[in-house]
Amino acid sequence: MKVEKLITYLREERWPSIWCAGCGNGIVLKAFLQAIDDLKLNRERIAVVSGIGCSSRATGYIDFNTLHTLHGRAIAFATGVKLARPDFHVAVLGGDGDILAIGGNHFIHACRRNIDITIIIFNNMIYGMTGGQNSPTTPLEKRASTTPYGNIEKPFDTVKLAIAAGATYVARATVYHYPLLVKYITKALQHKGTAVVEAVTNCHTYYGRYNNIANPADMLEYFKKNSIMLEKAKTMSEEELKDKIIIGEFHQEIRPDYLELYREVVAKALEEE
Ligand SMILES: Cc1ncc(C[n+]2csc(CCOP(=O)(O)OP(=O)(O)O)c2C)c(N)n1
Ligand code: SF4
Repeated sequence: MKVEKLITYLREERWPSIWCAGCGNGIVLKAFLQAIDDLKLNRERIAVVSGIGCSSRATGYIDFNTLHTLHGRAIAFATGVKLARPDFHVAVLGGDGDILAIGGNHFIHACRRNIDITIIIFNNMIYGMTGGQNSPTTPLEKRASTTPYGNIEKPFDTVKLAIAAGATYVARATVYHYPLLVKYITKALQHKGTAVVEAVTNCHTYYGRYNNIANPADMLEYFKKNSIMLEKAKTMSEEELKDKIIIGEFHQEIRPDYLELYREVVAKALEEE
């Protein structure tokens, strides 16, 4: 099925999915498909890998080369795919739980290696599929099924984590900022090296309901009101930025990716033989 046809299906809400009505996952998936369409990529040369979670179900809804794998292990599988098929665009789609909790180790090491894959984190700040437990990105004081009195664990800042670990393209937007999401995913797909796009999205069913924003439209409104572009954020104090979502492109760097370095050492070793 052609990408344009998939987009039409999503637009006309004819797409059968397990996602709750109004879930932001559809917006992130559409942005991903839009970016692929804009870049006119051949879907036969794209591999999309996911783990387990509501967001990870995305691979089940697209007619690409897809791998729906184990919870937390998508990046490990994606690394294997990239090594076997360096000519492929390899993308990982998954949740904050999948990629940053159980899969956190794979995440930091992919960034460190600068393996040429695109990682799109559907950050809904909660474990959706299993009933709303807190995740590594649940903000302080917010409620989840496992933090009924408010979260006391300091959350990861995905962007800072990715940059510190070595990712060479890092951006964040929310599902309210659809054109930005498309733009950042487009740039991530074009980038050579580990590219991370954090897509802040709504799980109104759990995160929203526990935190008194149970309507998906209200969650979009929340993202609109609380997001600050990086350039503006740089002029604001830490106190002013409390509870704000900073969006933008945070890091772009040209550094040889894993396969380039690998080919170089192998070629050198063969020369010396
Ligand atoms: C090894 C293993 N541990 C735990 C689970 C249960 N499990 C399935 S999805 C999930 C978390 C989902 O949260 P997230 O990755 O943030 O995705 P979301 O559903 O919010 O999109 C968990 C803990 C599992 N399937 N496999
Ligand atoms: S439980 Fe949350 S993340 Fe899962 S489909 Fe529903 S709204 Fe989306």
